[in-house]
Amino acid sequence: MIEYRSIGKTFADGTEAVGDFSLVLPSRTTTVFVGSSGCGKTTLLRMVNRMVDPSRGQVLIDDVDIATRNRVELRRSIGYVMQNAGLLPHRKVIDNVATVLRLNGVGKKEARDRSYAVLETVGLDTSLATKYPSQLSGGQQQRVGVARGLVSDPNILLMDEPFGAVDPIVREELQTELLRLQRDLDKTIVFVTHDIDEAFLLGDQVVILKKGGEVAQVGSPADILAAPADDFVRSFVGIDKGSRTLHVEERDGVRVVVDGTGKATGVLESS
Ligand SMILES: Nc1ncnc2c1ncn2[C@@H]1O[C@H](COP(=O)(O)OP(=O)(O)OP(=O)(O)O)[C@@H](O)[C@H]1O
Repeated sequence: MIEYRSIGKTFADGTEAVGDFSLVLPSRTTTVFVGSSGCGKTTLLRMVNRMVDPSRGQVLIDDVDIATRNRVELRRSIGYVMQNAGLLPHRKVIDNVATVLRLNGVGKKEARDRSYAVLETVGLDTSLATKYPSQLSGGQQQRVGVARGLVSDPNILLMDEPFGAVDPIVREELQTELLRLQRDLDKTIVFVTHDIDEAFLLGDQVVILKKGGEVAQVGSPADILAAPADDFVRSFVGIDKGSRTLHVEERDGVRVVVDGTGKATGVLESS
């Protein structure tokens, strides 16, 4: 379990990225921070592995204040996946992944074996292992980024807009893959995005943020859709756009689901 207790962050130049933020992120679930640019998502994420230290308040992991933990050890015990994969260009794919383990003191052969295994876990053909990142597609690079985040088998995986830079089709593939990994691996995932559809697809708990890390609403996608907290949330989740408001129309005895724009999206099965 991760817990933010009255967290605030003011950067050295006086920017208040987060005002006063408190939240519990249950273990083995995915929490998604979603909000527009500059609302403090990345700052909140990076406070979990101490890439950013809070100015006020505490972050606890399993009831331990992480300020008391060794910063380097903490960081190495938590998986981190960033936008554009963040791979080292002069190192082969396999070495990009294995480096994390080597830094953790794992022997060379074991590090390579585990790295090959995790490449398979994320759905990459191991023939790509000896290529350099620039020889891979954007989607493949992003999978390597996920493999690197997972290779040391961390309990917690932080993902900062990991699928932001790939085209919509690849993005959908990566999202589906992450849902599978989530089911198989049972990690505590903290995921940052500005895309509400992605948040609703991946999140067990979705946190809609306003500027300064102010929480507009927290809940499951169903809770938020059923009872949006205010007009900001209604507009952010697109209830006023029509695609979220569904109704049923009968066609030749079949109940067809139609959205607010008149587009048919499916059929209702009889229970
Ligand atoms: N190192 C820093 N020094 C000063 N200000 C910073 C620093 N890092 C972030 N900020 C500011 O803090 C605020 C929150 O930034 P943050 O990166 O957390 O937002 P975000 O929601 O992740 O945005 P984006 O979606 O654009 O990545 C922004 O106003 C940003 O400019």
